[in-house]
Amino acid sequence: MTTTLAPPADPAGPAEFEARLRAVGERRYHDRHPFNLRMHQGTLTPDEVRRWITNRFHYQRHIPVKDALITAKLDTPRLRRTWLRRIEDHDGRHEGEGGIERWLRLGEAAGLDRGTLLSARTVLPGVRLAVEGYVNFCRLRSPLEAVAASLTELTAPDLMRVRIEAFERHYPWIAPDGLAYFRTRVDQGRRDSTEALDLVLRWARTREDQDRAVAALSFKCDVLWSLLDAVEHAGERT
Ligand SMILES: O=C(O)c1cc(C(=O)O)c2c(n1)C(=O)C(=O)c1cc(C(=O)O)[nH]c1-2
Repeated sequence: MTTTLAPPADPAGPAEFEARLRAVGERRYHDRHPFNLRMHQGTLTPDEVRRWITNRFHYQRHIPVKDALITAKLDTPRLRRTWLRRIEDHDGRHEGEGGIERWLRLGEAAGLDRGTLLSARTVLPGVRLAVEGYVNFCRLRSPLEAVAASLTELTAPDLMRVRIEAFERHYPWIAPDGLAYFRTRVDQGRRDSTEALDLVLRWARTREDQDRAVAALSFKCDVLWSLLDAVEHAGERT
């Protein structure tokens, strides 16, 4: 018996491919997670808000690590400069600057101790796994997949605006200065996702590439969703 292989499917045009990527974000992004919905409705307890800040810090501090792994895969100075800027956004140019520092200040504004945050002592097991999954994904996969995974940031700036409003309205016990991280991230996220989308649209030349990029973005949505699952259910652990 002979088997005939189907010819490879044609790649989608740029507009159709972009719509496919955006659809993943719209359906699977963590803005729909029950924990985020409760955050926006204002029904999280102070302990839950602190638990979220502590565990999200673990994600935050690994973003420049995964960006360094991506940088090492990029083969032109121009591309590497773009990615180095992302690392700088998080690590700052000097001590006391950058996104990680701003997140630590958010923690302090919520009554958390900087030393405890930095020690990672209270990070949940599921959060450790989710974050390690994302870092290893970027370590092991192609540049196309690693960059496509960052495209959750297409949706992040909108979420950031909703979050700032929710914190101002429902959690006034957190001093407004503590929200600086989110305010900075609206523009950074928009710029980063525009650049990343441009690269993914250019690099994904075949249908298989496009499928891999969509799968990478879908995986990243799972990372963010699992992180919040762990935070949501932490209180149930005995
Ligand atoms: O608070 C959020 O909901 C959220 C989500 C995401 C995201 O969608 O991955 C990022 C961030 N924040 C963020 O602050 C950030 O620096 C960031 C970098 C990346 C990335 O994958 O490169 N995602 C995100």
